[in-house]
Amino acid sequence: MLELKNIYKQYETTPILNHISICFPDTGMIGIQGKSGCGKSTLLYIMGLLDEDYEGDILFNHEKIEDKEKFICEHMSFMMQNKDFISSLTIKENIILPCHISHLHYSSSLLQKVVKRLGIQDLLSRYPSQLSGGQMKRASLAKALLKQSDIILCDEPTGALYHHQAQDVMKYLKMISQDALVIIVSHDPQLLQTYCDSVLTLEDGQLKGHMKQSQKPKEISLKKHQHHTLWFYPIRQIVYQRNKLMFLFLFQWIVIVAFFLIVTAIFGAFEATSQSEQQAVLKNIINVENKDGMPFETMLSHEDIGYIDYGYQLEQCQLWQSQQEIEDTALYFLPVQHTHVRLLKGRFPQEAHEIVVSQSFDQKYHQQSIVLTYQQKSISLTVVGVLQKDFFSQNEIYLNHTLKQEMPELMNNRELIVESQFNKNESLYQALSKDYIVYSEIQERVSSYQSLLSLAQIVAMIFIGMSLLISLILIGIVESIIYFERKHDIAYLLSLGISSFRLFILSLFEAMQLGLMIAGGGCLLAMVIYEYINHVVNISQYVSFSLLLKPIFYSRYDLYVIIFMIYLVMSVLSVLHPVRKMMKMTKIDVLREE
Ligand SMILES: Nc1ncnc2c1ncn2[C@@H]1O[C@H](COP(=O)(O)OP(=O)(O)OP(=O)(O)O)[C@@H](O)[C@H]1O
Repeated sequence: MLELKNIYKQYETTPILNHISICFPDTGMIGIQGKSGCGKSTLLYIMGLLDEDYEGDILFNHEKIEDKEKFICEHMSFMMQNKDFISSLTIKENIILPCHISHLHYSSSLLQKVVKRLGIQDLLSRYPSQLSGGQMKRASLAKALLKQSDIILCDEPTGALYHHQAQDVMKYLKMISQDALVIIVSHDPQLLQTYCDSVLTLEDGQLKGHMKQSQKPKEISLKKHQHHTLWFYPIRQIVYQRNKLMFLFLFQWIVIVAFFLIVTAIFGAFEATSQSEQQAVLKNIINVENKDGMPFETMLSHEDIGYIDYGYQLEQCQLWQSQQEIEDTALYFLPVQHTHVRLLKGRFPQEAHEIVVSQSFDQKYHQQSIVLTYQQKSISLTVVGVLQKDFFSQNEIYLNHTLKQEMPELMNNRELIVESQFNKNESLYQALSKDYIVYSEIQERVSSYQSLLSLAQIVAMIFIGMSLLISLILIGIVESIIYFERKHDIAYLLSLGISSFRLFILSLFEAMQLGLMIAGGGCLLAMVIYEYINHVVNISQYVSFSLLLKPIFYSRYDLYVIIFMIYLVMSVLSVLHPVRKMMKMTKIDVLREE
């Protein structure tokens, strides 16, 4: 038995409900009428335990209702004025939703019986938008019947219906009222008079009129509980919003692919420079000059020196190919120790007139014989080997070290060419730099490329940071729009007795799902593009490096894990604001706004 005791409610200083006390019967149909603005909906919301800001008590079976959400779940159904459905769920899912929220047991035979009784068995797979007003009201009644509610509150149940539809709904409500208490707020006194057992009028904050008590008092049976999940709800929401989310997904996937390509390209380029440094022909060569520019009188001595000789002024030489001068090619002597050098094809020079050339030179000139001239002398050279391409690749020719004997005029005793012993280059470089001007072509190249790559890294980090920030804002905007549009659903779920915490968890789950879908799709796309660029296009043909997935913490797949984590955190962060805003609103604010 539902009982109101001394219910008082005011808005600002105006009393709307003025100390109402009333005892409703266990079963039967009670109508409440009154002028517009007299407080009918306010009273219904208070009875429905949705408005908590009032004075007085509400009792059920003579006991004060303490756990309101539990009570709504177990005993009450609220038929709202407008559509009380979730648009993304089918009619069947909508009918079973209150039982899922309340963890109430229902059998599929009861579901069949209820939908048959209300004549909606053929509408179960449709969506709410595909139903007529009358069908919707019947489906709404099915929810209360399946839940076996003891109290059904209806706010204008016939509001937007044609007369014959309204009569239909009232007949069903009458039928339900044989086993439950049905309280109806309506503007239509004629309908109320025709179908209700008692009609009360709300006037001057008081309920006036006579109320019949029920003929057969109802035994309140304990309901069976069953564990139900609501995970289908957020999944269906995402599917329902797919058109709106498509733009977000596309944008984010592009951001992820760009992020992925930039990071793997930088990893690849760094790797290529360090590998190229290891294989660089001149990696052990140090050019040494006296600080005063004077010629060397004695050779240097140091334990880390492998080989030493005077420098040669190779810049005075010209190179010719079929009587045409080759201009864009650097000329060096091949070091004595060259076990670290990798050949693409051919062999190292054995005779004085044999040379090796870089791959880019070979590709450009395809020549086996080259003529070197200096001071009216000319020497014919034969290409016997081609060097493997590396990151620093340019057009280069390496003369055999023994050719020096034929070019004494070019000897430059102001400069020494020092070859360090294997892996001793750095320490030797430091030792010599104390007393001499030292220069290492390869170190210069490595450091200039690496500082360029570091700069690229900074630019990439800024780009990635900005993209992620924009992504966060964009996801936040989309989430806010979705939540704003979903106010109706939230109001409805609250009226079904869902706890704020459960609603919060569902929102988080939905946001995480969104994040996972974005990250999953983006990573998959990035993975395909990565393989395509490296293996189908074979990027290393064009840019001397490949994209490289490198372990960051534990494995080479760390980057994917990082992207997943970033998007999980971002989507959870972006949903926090709208959800927090939603949580701060009281149920009645949401319902009234709706
Ligand atoms: N949040 C609010 N702040 C101030 N006044 C409010 C608020 N909500 C409702 N009211 C006022 O309380 C009164 C009762 O509102 P209520 O919606 O309960 O009336 P009603 O009888 O259901 O009206 P109607 O039949 O037109 O739907 C109205 O005068 C309304 O303006």
